[in-house]
Amino acid sequence: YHMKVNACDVINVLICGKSHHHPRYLEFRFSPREIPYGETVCFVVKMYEDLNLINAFRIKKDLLVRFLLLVQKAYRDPPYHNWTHAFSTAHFSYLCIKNFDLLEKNYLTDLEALALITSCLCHDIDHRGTTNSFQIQSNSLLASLYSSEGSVMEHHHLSQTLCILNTTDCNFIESLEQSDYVKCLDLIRDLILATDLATHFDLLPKQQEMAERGIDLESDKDKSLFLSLLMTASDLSDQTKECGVVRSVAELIYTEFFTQGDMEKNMGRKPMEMMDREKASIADSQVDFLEHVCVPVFTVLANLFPGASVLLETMEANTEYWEVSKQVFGKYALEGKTSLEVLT
Ligand SMILES: COc1ccc(Cl)c(-c2nnc3c(C)nc4ccc(C(=O)NCC(C)C)cc4n23)c1
Ligand SMILES: [Mg+2]
Ligand SMILES: [Zn+2]
Repeated sequence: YHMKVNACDVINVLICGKSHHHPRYLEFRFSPREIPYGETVCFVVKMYEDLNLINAFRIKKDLLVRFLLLVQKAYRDPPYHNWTHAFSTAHFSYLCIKNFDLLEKNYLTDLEALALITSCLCHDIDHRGTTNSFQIQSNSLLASLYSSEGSVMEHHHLSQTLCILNTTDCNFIESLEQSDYVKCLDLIRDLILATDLATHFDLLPKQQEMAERGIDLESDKDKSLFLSLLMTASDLSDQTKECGVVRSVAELIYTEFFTQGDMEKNMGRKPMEMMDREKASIADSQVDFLEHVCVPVFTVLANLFPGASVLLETMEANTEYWEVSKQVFGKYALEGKTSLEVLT
């Protein structure tokens, strides 16, 4: 039942000449959010090509393009959890592979890189801009389908991904050896399910322990912990960009959060403080999120790859940005502005 993709769309992407060898495109400080929506699928194809995945797995480009266009269409348009977020998530994984030489240094196999990029692109498909607990509290269809498994939204993102792969002329991994094909689907499943923050909190201590003793590339467990770390780091990668990006992303996230808070109030429920537009303090909760969620992830990454320490420095600067803006919010709050108004 997925929307059809017409031949013209596919050809437009195949002929798009945009050279992605834009030097800034390979820098951690470059924000993929700058790339126009209409050019993103073309950039994704260039990423698969640049990582030699097309050759390594004899991928038919027209199948890949049809798959990518359907994935792009399968995203709704909430303020934050849309295709642009998926594209920027995949771009960060691509930056890690390129800047940390993950393929040349055998941290990742070709198959793992293929599954990682594809999982980033698909990890939030059909997101409605509401949380797992909202699905359960509102007795949504997705909760009835998946609440017994936990990670309600992530199971839905995975099932939508598999549906698209099973759509005519979209199964771009059909050319993989049978064992690679099965392994690729297993990896996509594990990686999309790993993007549930609750799962991440379970894995983090094991990832910290792994980074301290050094990753064992022969250990499947270590490789799985490493791939999950890359997924979460990529999912949070907006926080590694300069404060202008961080501020505009916060505006998108809190627009989503406050909409959910309004819906919860209309359902007679009390929203979390960070989702209540009357009570939330964006600066405080962003300092909290950076310190307790983002910094620990990128600290593990920097333990594994010294080149990632610049990302931590940017996060410290962004924490400082929110600390300073507390004074500003404080002043406006006295004038009765809500925290979102101050951001805009
Ligand atoms: C990696 O998976 C996810 C899933 C969903 C979201 Cl929205 C995010 C995410 N991506 N960027 C942000 C920013 C800038 N601020 C956030 C503030 C709070 C929370 C949140 O979920 N707090 C609940 C607490 C139990 C951790 C998430 C935030 N977030 C990441
Ligand atoms: Mg998600
Ligand atoms: Zn996400």
